[in-house]
Amino acid sequence: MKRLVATSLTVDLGRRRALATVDLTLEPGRLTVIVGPNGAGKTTLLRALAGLVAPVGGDVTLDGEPVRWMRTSERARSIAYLPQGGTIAWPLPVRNVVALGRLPHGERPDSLSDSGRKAVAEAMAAADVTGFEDRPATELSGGERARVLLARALATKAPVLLVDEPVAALDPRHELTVLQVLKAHAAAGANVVAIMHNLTLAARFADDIVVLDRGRIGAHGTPEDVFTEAQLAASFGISAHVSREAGGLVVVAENPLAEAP
Ligand SMILES: Nc1ncnc2c1ncn2[C@@H]1O[C@H](COP(=O)(O)OP(=O)(O)OP(=O)(O)O)[C@@H](O)[C@H]1O
Repeated sequence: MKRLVATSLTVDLGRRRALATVDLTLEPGRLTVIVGPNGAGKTTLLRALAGLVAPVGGDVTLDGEPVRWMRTSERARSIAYLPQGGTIAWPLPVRNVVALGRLPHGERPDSLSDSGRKAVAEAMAAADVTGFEDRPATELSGGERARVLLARALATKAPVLLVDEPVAALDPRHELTVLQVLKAHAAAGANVVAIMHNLTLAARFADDIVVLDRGRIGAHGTPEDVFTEAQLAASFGISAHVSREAGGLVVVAENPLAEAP
């Protein structure tokens, strides 16, 4: 159970300030969804939380330990990171690509431990890639590849899972199954953070929502707290209909407002 905390986190990319004094506590056992307009700094925040980008100010800690001081192997065992639109360069069989998720544990695809083999099998089942586990990973569709890379991240069994737009390329059925997997992973104790653009799915699946707005936290709370029509207008420049149905909060984006936020 790992708590991830950003304190006054400030990141510059080139001459641009991508994140400005971000304070954020991400609790284990919850699926937190980060939303925000294009260019708001979501990917930068996720990369900084993973210790992959050096802040110019502030820090990120995992249970009190600064992530940038952690040894690379320890960090990779603790924090699994799935980048946006990941690619696979080598024509390895899908099962071997998923098994690469065990590298932080010192296990190679041809030398998996019993627990490693179990983790790989569970990850392949969760991401629904068992039907094509022997195919070369370079010969997959975009959505299939996205599920293989998610399975690789799941196979690490890291207590923190950071995923950048995990459902962007997926069909509706796999969108739902992947979000159910992320939710179950969080319910089992992991600290799961996902970037998403689909506000309807975010409202339905997230335990917590973070709205990032021009490099700052615009709002942080439950979907009910954050997804108000006023907040959606202010952060996204859209009119939206928000209603509470039997299945939970329903957010329907309706129209762009005349003025961008
Ligand atoms: N290498 C870079 N050098 C300079 N600026 C960059 C670089 N990469 C990204 N940026 C800028 O930093 C800001 C934050 O980018 P980031 O990718 O974090 O946004 P995002 O919220 O993830 O966007 P999107 O929804 O489009 O994926 C943007 O204004 C972007 O143009």
